[in-house]
Amino acid sequence: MPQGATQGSPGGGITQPDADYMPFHPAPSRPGFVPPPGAVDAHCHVFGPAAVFPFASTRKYTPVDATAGQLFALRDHLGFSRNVIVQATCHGSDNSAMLDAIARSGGRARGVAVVDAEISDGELATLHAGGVRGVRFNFLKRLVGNAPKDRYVRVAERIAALGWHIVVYFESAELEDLAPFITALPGTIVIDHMGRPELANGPDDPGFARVRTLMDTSERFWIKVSCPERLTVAGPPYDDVVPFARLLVADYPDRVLWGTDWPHPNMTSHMPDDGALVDMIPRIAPDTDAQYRLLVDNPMRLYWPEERA
Ligand SMILES: O=C(O)c1cc(C(=O)O)oc(=O)c1
Repeated sequence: MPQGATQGSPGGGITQPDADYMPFHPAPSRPGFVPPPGAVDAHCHVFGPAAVFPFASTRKYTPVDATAGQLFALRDHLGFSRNVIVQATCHGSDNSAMLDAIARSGGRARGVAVVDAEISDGELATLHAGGVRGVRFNFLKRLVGNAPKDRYVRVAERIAALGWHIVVYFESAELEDLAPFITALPGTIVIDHMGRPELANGPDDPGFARVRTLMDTSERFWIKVSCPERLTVAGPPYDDVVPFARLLVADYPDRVLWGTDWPHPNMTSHMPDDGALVDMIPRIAPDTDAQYRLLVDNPMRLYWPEERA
């Protein structure tokens, strides 16, 4: 049973957060950088509320609730227009909390789901109607225990007809082993959190080189320049992350996405100020054209293509 779970609660149901769980920043600063109109926060999560949407019994952590209302208030505070809500591992493959958040967004949120290989066509259609445009395959052992590749392949086959993409979350040190599998997946593949390079090695990090090689093999690969707070060794204001993100934005201007990663699950070193994260954007995307592609054009092509027609 995960730390924080309540004995006897149904399905691991209503819970207390893990004793050492860090809640999101209570009062993020208002950023000095003003995002272009229509900017999309393309990676964030909702948690619960657990009383309505219980966490999965298979979860590896029990967070503090982070609701749709709180997410949308942050969106407005930061000067963003839309969100892409990524199903968090603590909710397993029950996408209800994410779907509820999308339904409350007035068309200003879309989602990335986690689905089982056995999902029915009807359930997939319901997810699509609810705003889902992708699935996430997670390879981090601390989050999912094991990554069932055979099941991931079956899911990839199931979603092909829907025009969804696949989001992959891995540590760059694992990429040598994973690359053949990931490369064989069909369609558009989005790499989470810059492929998690080892910052201590600087931009010559071999894992980061592998991530860039993968990006170079095909225009099917996209990447999120997100999570400086997870990757940094130096800490805020994340000077050590800037060269990594800047290289990706410069080399793949049409295939980069940006997100807050609010509410920053499993942070232990510190909790980032989301306003300060937004203020990093001009440091990694120095001109207005790069900013527009990163924050508006790229995410709109992937998540709201019908609005660009
Ligand atoms: O690094 C993490 O702990 C983390 C966890 C989750 C999740 O639990 O889904 O999502 C993320 O984007 C990052």
